[in-house]
This record gives sequence, structure tokens and C-alpha cells, in this order.
Amino acid sequence: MAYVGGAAAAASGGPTSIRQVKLDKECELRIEVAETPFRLRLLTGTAEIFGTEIPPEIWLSFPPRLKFAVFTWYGATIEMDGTTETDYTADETPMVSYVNVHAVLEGRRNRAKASPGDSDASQGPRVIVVGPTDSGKSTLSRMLLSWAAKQGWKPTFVDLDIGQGSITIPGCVAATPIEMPIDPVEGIPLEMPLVYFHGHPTPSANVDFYKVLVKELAQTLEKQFSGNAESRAAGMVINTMGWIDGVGYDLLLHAIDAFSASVVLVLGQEKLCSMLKDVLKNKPNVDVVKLQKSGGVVSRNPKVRQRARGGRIREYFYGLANDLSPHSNIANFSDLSIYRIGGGPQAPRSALPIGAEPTADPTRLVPVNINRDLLHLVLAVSYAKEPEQIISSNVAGFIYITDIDIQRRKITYLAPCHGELPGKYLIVGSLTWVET
Ligand SMILES: Nc1ncnc2c1ncn2[C@@H]1O[C@H](COP(=O)(O)OP(=O)(O)OP(=O)(O)O)[C@@H](O)[C@H]1O
Repeated sequence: MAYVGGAAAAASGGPTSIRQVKLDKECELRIEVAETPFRLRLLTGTAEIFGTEIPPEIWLSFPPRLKFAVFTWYGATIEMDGTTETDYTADETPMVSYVNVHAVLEGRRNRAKASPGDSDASQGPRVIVVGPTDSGKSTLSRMLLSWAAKQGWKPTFVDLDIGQGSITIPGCVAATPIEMPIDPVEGIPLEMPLVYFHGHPTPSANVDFYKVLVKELAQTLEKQFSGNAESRAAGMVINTMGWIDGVGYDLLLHAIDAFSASVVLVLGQEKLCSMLKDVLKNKPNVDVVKLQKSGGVVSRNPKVRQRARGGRIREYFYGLANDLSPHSNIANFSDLSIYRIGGGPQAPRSALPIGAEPTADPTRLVPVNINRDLLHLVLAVSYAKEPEQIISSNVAGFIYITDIDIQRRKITYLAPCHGELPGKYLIVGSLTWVET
């Protein structure tokens, strides 16, 4: 790495080093931000962060612990200010193969746009990104979306990764149109995402319910596409979980089928790629493409993931830079109808055919009695008008239970805004958060 310049005092006070890095064409500067603020700016040339071009001269601030790369196609000089865990330049990246995929998708979008009357030909690419944990799926999804948005398309981003979630809080499957290249710090804009709440950070807590939600999301998008030629031609990019064995593999096949994916991008795993090629060989309209994992992808252990989940929930209520003010509200127990999905009392043996074992219905709606077990749980507010609609309804937002007063039968919760909740039915799972 070429360091130019030397130590200087940061605008905010304490000593820090301002340094410059010269990047050759098709190289990237990989950065892991430390616990203190960090900023950088582009001095010369052009560069992008995960598909979004960075503006020249302007200092961009990055939050602690963020891991990212500044990539340049033609060469650039970057100036950094602040401490990092690590920063280094890499001249070997899979970016050329990624942008080649983008070019093929672009061709398909153009063909779809040119055939508006034809229900099959007017559908742009439906890309699903699969691979093990920490293979760079979210990052590749983000790049493909940002490159498409830069060219004026409005592709739909679908996030099926309920463990991390880049559209909204964890525990959800969600979709949103991407109209602008994604901001490297702010992430996906949250105008009107379509969100279904599973309520657990892993689908294994209730696999059948997860499948129901994936199907619901796919069907709702299908309806939206049928009335919107522009979104239809732009297609979708679907990010998935890193769970690729056993039930996780079945869930991938289920998602490929539910969304009628036309391109499956497999990151960093030969075995998964050949399994998918084999199982999809009878579907000539589905292309399975193997792509190399970037050497820059940073592995995250369960503790880091747990922390990231908490961070996403905090961000929902307080904003990335503490710029939102959530409201603490008090309701009577009788004002809220809370449901859990799945489990609950099983049918008695006497009610079953002879020989049948009682099993819990995974999509059974179970009313929840309000007690202190709800403390520190994050609940979703359903758009359902009747309890029977809860399973198939998307959600308006989330609340966080901060106090339960059994004596006075009052429940205190944090909501993004004050006033009445947008629905009276709430869904609870196992998603907890401890406000710090
Ligand atoms: N080229 C790169 N340079 C530096 N950091 C990177 C690079 N690519 C990805 N990262 C970082 O590595 C981490 C993991 O990447 P990403 O979230 O894309 O993986 P993933 O496969 O979606 O993970 P999982 O499915 O396991 O949650 C992220 O923090 C991301 O910002």
C-alpha cells in the first residue's frame, strides 16, 4: 500500500493519521473500521463501494466495525482519516466476473422491456444468490442492484435471510424496489418495504411457517409485477441464507421455485453448484452460474452476528446515527391481541385417527396471554383485519416491550412513532433485544 502524507490532527480533536492510498485499475482497498469514527474521500479518479459510485472530494463517514471495500475500475486516490482494524489493497478480486453477470442481466432487462405485451418475454431476470455463510451473498446482491439502478432500472430486492436482514429487522422476509444505487453507509432506503414477520432469527424454529411466508411474498410480488411493466422488466435480486445443507438446501429449492428464479448465482461452493445444476437440469430456462467468492469477505462468528442483529433492531427504533426518536407508549392488556404462530396445545389423541401421533400445527394461530415473558421481545404489528388473515398478512412495523405491569394490567412498549398502532393484531416469536 502506498501511504502518502503523514500524521495530522483530526477535525474532531485527538491525534489521528490522515493518509492517502493510490489504487491501480481493478484494485480495491479493503477496510475494517475500528471502534472509533472513520472517514474517507476520493481525491482523484473514480471509485465505488459495493456498486455505488462515491462522489469526488466529499468526506464520507463510516460507523464503527463496518467492513467494506473501495473498488476502482480505472484507478483512484483515496484519503483516509481515522483508525481501522485493518486496511489493505487487493489486486485480485472477482469484480470482472460480477460485472459480466450484470451485463448479461442488463441484456435480459432490455429484451424484457422490448416485449411489453408478452407475459413471459416481458419478465426481466429473476436472480437468486446462494452460497454458504460469509460467501458475500448480500454484497453481490447489493452490487447487482446498484449497478442496475445506476442504469435507470428499478429492480426489486428480495431478502430471505432472516438471520441478518438488510431491508428491515431480523426475523423477517422482505422486498423493496431499489430506485437509486444503495448508499454505502445508510443501506437500503425504507420507504415502503413489503415485510412478512417470521419472528425468529432462524427458519428452523418453524420451517413450514417460513415457507408459507416466502410463498406469500412471492405471490404478492407476482401480483405487483403484473400491473407494473417497469418493475417486471427490471426483475429481482433475491438474497438467501447461508444455510445450505439438509433443510436449508430444501429451503433454497423452495425459494427458487416460489420466485420462479431464472438465474441462480452460486458463490464459493462447487458442491452446492453441482447439486443445483443437477436438480435443475430439466428446467432449461434456469441458468446456474458459479461465481468466485471475494477474498475480502469477512467471516462473522455467532457473537458478531448476534450483535449485528441487536444493531439492526436498535437502528429500526433509533436510526443509524441516533437520528430517530421512538415513542414509549402505554396500553391496557385488553387493547392488544397478541398471537404466536405454530406450536400450542396439540390435538388430543382421542380426536385423531387410530395410530396417528398428535403433532403441533406449524401455522396454527395461538392467542398469547400477556405476562412478563413478553418483556424485551420485539413484536410485529400485522395489517390483518381478522385473526385468520394474520398468517398471510404483511406487517406495518414493530414494537418492543419494555415493561409489563401485571397488577395494573398495563403494557409499556417502544414504537417508531406515537399514536395508535396501525393494526390491532400483534405477532410474537422469539426475537429479543436488550436495549443498551
Ligand atoms: N471485498 C470486500 N472487502 C471487504 N469487506 C467485504 C468485501 N466483501 C464483503 N465484505 C464484508 O464481509 C462481510 C460478509 O459479507 P456478506 O454479508 O456479503 O456475506 P453473506 O454471504 O451475505 O453472509 P451471510 O449469509 O453469512 O450472512 C460483510 O461485512 C461485508 O461488508
